Amino acid sequence: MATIIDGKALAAKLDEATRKRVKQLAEHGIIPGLVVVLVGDDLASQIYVRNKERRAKKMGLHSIVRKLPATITEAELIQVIQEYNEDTSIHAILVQLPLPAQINEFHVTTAIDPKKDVDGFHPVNLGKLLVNKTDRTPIACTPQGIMTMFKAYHIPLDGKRVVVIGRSTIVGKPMAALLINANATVTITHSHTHHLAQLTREADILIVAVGIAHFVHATDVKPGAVVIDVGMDRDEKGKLVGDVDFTTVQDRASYITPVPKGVGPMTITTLMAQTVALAEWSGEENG
Ligand SMILES: Nc1nc(=O)c2c([nH]1)NC[C@@H]1CN(c3ccc(C(=O)N[C@@H](CCC(=O)O)C(=O)O)cc3)C=[N+]21
Repeated sequence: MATIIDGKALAAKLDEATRKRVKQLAEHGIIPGLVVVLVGDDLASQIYVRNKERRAKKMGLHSIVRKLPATITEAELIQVIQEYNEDTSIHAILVQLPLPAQINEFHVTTAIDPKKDVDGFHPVNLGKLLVNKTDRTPIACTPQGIMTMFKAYHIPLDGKRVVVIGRSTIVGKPMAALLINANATVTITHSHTHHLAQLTREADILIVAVGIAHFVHATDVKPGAVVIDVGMDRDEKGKLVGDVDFTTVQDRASYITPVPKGVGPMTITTLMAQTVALAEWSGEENG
């Protein structure tokens, strides 16, 4: 039976440390400010915004949600981003993805000031990650949160075979870069991969970010593997589930993350910590 990685408990512990940093900044008159820009509505995004708001309030952050209609033009959205680039009370800007079809995600992420890019999606920050220059660089919150889980559970990465299912800019690609920087041997797979199960069965660590409920079954997993589930799906009954068939894989893995209470809370914890870090870095530059 696998050890269940308790993302919720770990997140609560890490939030304590972040809260202390918020207090220290307050002594210097700085309140970390986070704006989440939400265009239209998407299920995962709604859960994210709700939980993020709750946590930001607990943490003592200045947190706002800017809701915009799904019909907004790209130029109008970029104008909103520029408004927050100029706003000195805001240290962190997050534009919820996915965006409606008429808006080019690259144009939007590139419009965010890299110093306020709390998601680490700006090409400058992605480039720094790729060349392993990660100090003072914001990094995509989900992959970074997963790295924090590995560390907290003493899961070694050096020399390990890691298979990542999913090649998105928000999870798969930054995840691969972080793992390579940690000396893992990384295989990125996706919807065009031939004989996927052959690859996943070789993985010491399997990270699943496809967005399809129960995509990974026990037979896809090497006995004793570490299984990380990034999925946020709905099952037939409308319940929130991951991409991994938890009940069967649980018997085969050594460690497994649940959904909910696994990767999701760690993403939010990392978002909070990175918002505070951006505020700290901006203070140092000015002072
Ligand atoms: N620019 C951008 N950055 C993101 O990081 C980003 C995004 N856009 N768009 C949407 C996805 C999704 N995402 C979630 C993070 C945490 C939970 C979360 O808190 N999950 C809880 C939810 C439990 C519940 O409340 O039902 C859990 O897993 O325990 C959910 C979803 C971040 N995303």
